[in-house]
Amino acid sequence: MTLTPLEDLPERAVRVRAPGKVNLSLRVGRRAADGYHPVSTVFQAVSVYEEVVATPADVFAVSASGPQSEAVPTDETNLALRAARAVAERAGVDDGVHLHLVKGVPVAGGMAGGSADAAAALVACDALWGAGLSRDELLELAAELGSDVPFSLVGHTAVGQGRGHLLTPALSRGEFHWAFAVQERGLSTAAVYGAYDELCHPDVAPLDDEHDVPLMQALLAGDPAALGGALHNDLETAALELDPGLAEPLAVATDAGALGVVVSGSGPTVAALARSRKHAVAIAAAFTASGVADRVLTATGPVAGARVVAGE
Ligand SMILES: C[C@@](CO)(OP(=O)(O)O)[C@H](O)COP(=O)(O)OP(=O)(O)OC[C@H]1O[C@@H](n2ccc(N)nc2=O)[C@H](O)[C@@H]1O
Ligand SMILES: Nc1ncnc2c1ncn2[C@@H]1O[C@H](COP(=O)(O)OP(=O)(O)O)[C@@H](O)[C@H]1O
Repeated sequence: MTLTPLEDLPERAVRVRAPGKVNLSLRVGRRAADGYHPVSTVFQAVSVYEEVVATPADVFAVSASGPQSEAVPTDETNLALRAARAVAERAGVDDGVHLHLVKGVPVAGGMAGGSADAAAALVACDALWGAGLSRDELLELAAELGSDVPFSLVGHTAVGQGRGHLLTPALSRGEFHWAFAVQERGLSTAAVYGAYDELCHPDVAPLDDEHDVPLMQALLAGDPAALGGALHNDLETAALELDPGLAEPLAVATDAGALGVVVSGSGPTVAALARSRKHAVAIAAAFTASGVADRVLTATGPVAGARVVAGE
């Protein structure tokens, strides 16, 4: 991705980068009384980034540029704006901030782009205002903003439990290569969980971490072929029910020799695990040639979570 050149940054701006994610495994239990589903998931942060530039301002405002940025709300529902307000409230800051989001992660794509914006905004505002919030305080604010926001903050590889917000770091060796088939049409996370309820009710099995032992071993060994065979997503059938066209990129990736292919989170992005960087480019080319994606991305994982990259 191209970062905003340093000389173009406004004075006293803080620039933070946060990654998108893929759920290597996503196991979903029965919806709880609070409306959320208990999950057991293994997140990997990938090198597809959101950039957030925070500049001092009298009010709270947000703007966005980059692919699909017209689909990002710029009102009070924007997750980055909500994150900035949460830091101001926690730290007792009276100032405002202008946040500019440079979108790299697909919007409503199942790769946690909005969560990455929120995590980046937490880190950026903390730095801009010298708030000095602790890691635990930032994680607490993150969990209030959304289930995936804590992972966007920590990055790398982690097991997520609860709503996906209770994280345990996981060991992973080496670098994995991915190709992503991105769709302009997003899928609503809430709608996909709703379709999951309709499809699976009342047959949802209790969550059992044992299912992901082969996946954790593949990560530990840095073995892409074993990881490919262990990818799993309980929401995939629900995403396909709402968007049957997703069968096409899944099939194209398999034909192109992907080691494993899975719908990313609630979709509609399809993630294909490749043997190498070159193979990832070949799978991306197959997505493009067969017309099954509006946009393609290649990336590696795991990568770090939200980090200040300029203006500290
Ligand atoms: C499916 C996953 C997999 O990592 O990611 P995405 O595909 O959205 O990126 C997550 O569970 C999404 O996390 P996130 O996108 O942060 O969801 P939230 O804002 O917390 O919740 C949005 C809606 O999704 C549903 N939801 C979310 C998380 C969860 N464990 N159970 C749920 O049922 C609820 O209906 C909730 O109102
Ligand atoms: N900063 C933001 N960037 C993107 N979407 C946002 C943001 N703030 C709120 N949203 C809303 O959240 C929805 C899903 O966000 P996103 O994180 O991109 O996808 P997903 O949850 O599928 O990973 C979007 O459709 C949008 O309406």
